[in-house]
Amino acid sequence: MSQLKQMSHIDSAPSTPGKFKMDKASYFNRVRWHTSLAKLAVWSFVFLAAILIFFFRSPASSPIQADPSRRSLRTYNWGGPVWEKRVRSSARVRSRNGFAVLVTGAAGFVGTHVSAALKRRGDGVLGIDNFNDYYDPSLKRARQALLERTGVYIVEGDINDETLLRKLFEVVPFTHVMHLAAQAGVRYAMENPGSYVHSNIAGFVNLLEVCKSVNPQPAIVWASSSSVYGLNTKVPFSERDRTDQPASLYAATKKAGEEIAHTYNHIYGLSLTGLRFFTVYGPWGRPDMAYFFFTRDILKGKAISIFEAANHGTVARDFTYIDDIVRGCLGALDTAEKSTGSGGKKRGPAQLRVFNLGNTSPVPVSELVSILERLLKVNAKRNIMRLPRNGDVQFTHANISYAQRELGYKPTTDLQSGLKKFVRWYLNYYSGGKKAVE
Ligand SMILES: O=C(O)[C@H]1O[C@H](OP(=O)(O)OP(=O)(O)OC[C@H]2O[C@@H](n3ccc(=O)[nH]c3=O)[C@H](O)[C@@H]2O)[C@H](O)[C@@H](O)[C@H]1O
Repeated sequence: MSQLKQMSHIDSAPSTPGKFKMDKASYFNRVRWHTSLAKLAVWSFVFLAAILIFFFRSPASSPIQADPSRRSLRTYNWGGPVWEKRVRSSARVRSRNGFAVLVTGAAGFVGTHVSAALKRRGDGVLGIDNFNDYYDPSLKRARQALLERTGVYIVEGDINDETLLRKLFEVVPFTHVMHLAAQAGVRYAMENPGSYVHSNIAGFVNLLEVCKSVNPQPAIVWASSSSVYGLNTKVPFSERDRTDQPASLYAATKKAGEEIAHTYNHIYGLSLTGLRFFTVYGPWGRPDMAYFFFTRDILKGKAISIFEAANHGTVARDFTYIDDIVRGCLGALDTAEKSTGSGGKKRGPAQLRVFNLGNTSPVPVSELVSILERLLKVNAKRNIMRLPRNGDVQFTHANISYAQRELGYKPTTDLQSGLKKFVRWYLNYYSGGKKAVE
């Protein structure tokens, strides 16, 4: 430093001492040079700051603004001996003839309940979830914490990540996959169509690609939807009915999933069972569903929109309680036959099934609201609205005789009892149980 100073001093010293004359040109050049250096530094700083702000700004808080392409760019940490040990331990089977199940979407509503139920009965369970921000991720984290207490580990990753999926199968030879990861919600499909293609089609195909090539191939049970019945008017909906008039892109991607399942069953001998869920509700549910945000808004004194069809026609749903759905999922896993392929090749015909899992007793949405009013002891501010054309259908009603016969499926919870359990959970989760339930 001092050497540098000296050198610069020597450089500017006049050759004839005492006759020092300022060289104006060199002085201004130097000043200009210093100024541009300062400018360059300032601009570099601004540029760097802009880049940092762009990459590290917080994610969109509203699910409506969530961008699936940003989601898919996320990188997750996985791998290493400690991680593998955790994966193995979570998937370790603890009962005789138990399964080793990979549950996708394990931090989701149905995923959490199914994972807990499998673990309880001694099956090995490993979850995978990308924890996206379609709805409040803190609820997913709370479900994750719940599962962790029961010994279920959730790997943070996307079902579109082939390397990760292959690694999981390398560490654990899963006997079954319970595929519940999906982009749900019928109305959101108009706002973010890409997220449905990303999860429900590309993600499903990626999962099946991996499943078909591993040895042994697992049996797969996956979530389809009542929405595949679309604009059908014949009720109750039977698995034999047409499903070629979906009313939303969500429904179309679930219908596509059923066709994709057929293909992988046909070509590769994968055992595949699709479950058409009918408006599942209950504790730890999804905040984007009507029963959930009606509860929140009624408590806040905020008006809710209740849809009705033309000429004051009733809009109704075959609301199905989560515990009944879980029993249906376990029944499907228990009756799933082994896949028949190996080495990526089919070795014989394999099982291919689709079941309705509903409640068989549709309830008008206005009645759902009346039940909530009674449980919450608050009158709703009702705003009756014409059913918008954004993916909703007027009614759903499941014929469940096939699931009854094959899976022993028998729903036991009516809407009043199920909502009571939901409201109790809701009040406890969000306000520490201060408000009473009838
Ligand atoms: O069975 C399925 O396969 C699907 O079920 C669920 O869809 P839906 O049955 O449409 O549930 P949900 O949105 O709770 O609306 C319930 C009722 O409230 C009415 N509804 C809704 C919103 C509103 O503001 N007002 C209103 O009246 C609305 O018209 C409807 O009649 C899942 O979200 C979906 O992911 C999928 O799994």
